[in-house]
Amino acid sequence: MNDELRSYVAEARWFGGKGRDWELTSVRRVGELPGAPDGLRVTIELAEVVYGGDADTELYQLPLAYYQQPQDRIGHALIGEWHDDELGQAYVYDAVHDRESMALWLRAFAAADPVAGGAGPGELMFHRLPGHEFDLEAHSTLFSGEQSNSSVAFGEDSLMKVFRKVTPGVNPDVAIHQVLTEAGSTHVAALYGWLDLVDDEAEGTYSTIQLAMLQQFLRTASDGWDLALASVRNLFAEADLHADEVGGDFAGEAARLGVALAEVHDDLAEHFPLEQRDAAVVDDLATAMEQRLTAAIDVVPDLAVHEASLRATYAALRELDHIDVQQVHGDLHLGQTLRTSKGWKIVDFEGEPAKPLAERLKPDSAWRDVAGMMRSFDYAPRVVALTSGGYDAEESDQRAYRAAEWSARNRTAFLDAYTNRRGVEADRTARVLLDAYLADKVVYEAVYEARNRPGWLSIPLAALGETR
Ligand SMILES: Nc1ncnc2c1ncn2[C@@H]1O[C@H](COP(=O)(O)OP(=O)(O)O)[C@@H](O)[C@H]1O
Ligand SMILES: O=P(O)(O)O[C@H]1O[C@H](CO)[C@@H](O[C@H]2O[C@H](CO)[C@@H](O)[C@H](O)[C@H]2O)[C@H](O)[C@H]1O
Repeated sequence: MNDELRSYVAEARWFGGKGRDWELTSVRRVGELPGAPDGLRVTIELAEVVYGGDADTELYQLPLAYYQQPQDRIGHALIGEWHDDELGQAYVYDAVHDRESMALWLRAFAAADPVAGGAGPGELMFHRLPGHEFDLEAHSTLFSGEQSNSSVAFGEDSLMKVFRKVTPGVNPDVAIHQVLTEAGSTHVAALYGWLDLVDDEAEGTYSTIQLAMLQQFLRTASDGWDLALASVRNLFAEADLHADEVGGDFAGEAARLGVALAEVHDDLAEHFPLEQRDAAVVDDLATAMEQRLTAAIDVVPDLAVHEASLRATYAALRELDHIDVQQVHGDLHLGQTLRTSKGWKIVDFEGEPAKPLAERLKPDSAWRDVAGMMRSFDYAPRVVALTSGGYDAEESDQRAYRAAEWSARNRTAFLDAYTNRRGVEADRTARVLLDAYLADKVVYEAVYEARNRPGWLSIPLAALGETR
């Protein structure tokens, strides 16, 4: 296998196998973009990664630009040099960095027939929803904060998300954006199109893999997490004022976010299956949460002091005789919200990336999303308190007090607005469910922080020591 490609995958931000024992077992070309000028080929290749010699396999999408001549302007994106059957020896670049290549992707979307059906085996199929004229002159820019996927903006016209870890089947980000766009939701960026591949090599059968999604570029967007941090900093800077008295009070925004989530949940409930699950399923949910806790204590032994109270929270779940489930976001936090001049938008409906695709489109309790947002309101002031540093003990106590005040004020504003808008009663059943999802999320966060940001592990642990 090509060593240059292996090193490139190993270093990529979106590669989920860091720290594990893995091998790049194959890289196969599954498509080529039409219309490339002489001396350039733009391909899509799928890299197969196998872990620890066992059956645990992942597929990663590599959009590649093969140039006959070196391209200094994208030297930082050079993967290596190897032989191409048409070009001969070629310089190979990560195509998401390359304007020439990305222009071909945009043109392929623009040329798609909005009413066309499926593709044939081994074919790329660009889909387009009617109603948007693409700006084909717009230059592409790769978003620098790329994480699980690569997002490329075309001017201020559209944004393309190239999915990196791909799996046969429907990608919830595409499916949910399509439904919400067609339902006229004002809380998501409109879907413009998506790219399917009918793969004829996955497990010997034909299966569709969704490779990319093109949507409205939200040009006036500010990140919800950044706005929340700015509001906390305002409060911390005003030692004598309360959260409702400082200029950057967030409670109005928190309430508007509650309304936005309620309206998205209503739309999802209308267009995806709504189900009621019986006591056996509630029991399984409690068991899954308990198992996650057991596994988490192995990773974060400090969780053990909270074990009894967490288990009591999960045990309360078992008293419920049913649970209502529907399509949800599945991985919601302030970093998945954008404030635009036209209100709050929710992004990234891919669900929890660690979960198999099939599980991510399964109905779940709407309280999971509510709990995700409430944990985020708890995180924001703790992060500011933790990272602002340089205070004596009295000042630190004061900051902790102010942090709790900010968190409680915004959690309440968000939750009240959500329950009012949805017309759900904040009764005992709701509280039991919300508490269980809050507990489950904080346990998940402890593991996430231990693995990714050990300096922040104290944040979920401190929350466990107080109310959640
Ligand atoms: N339609 C949009 N317009 C402008 N920015 C967006 C839009 N959708 C997402 N973003 C921003 O792009 C970045 C990546 O989006 P996200 O969907 O979270 O990608 P990933 O799946 O890689 O986590 C985030 O910073 C998000 O705020
Ligand atoms: O956005 P992702 O799907 O990658 O989510 C993961 O990373 C999140 C951090 O970026 C993490 O969220 C946790 O930290 C946030 C602040 O950085 C905070 O707002 C969230 O409430 C907290 O859970 C998320 O848990 C993880 O899955």
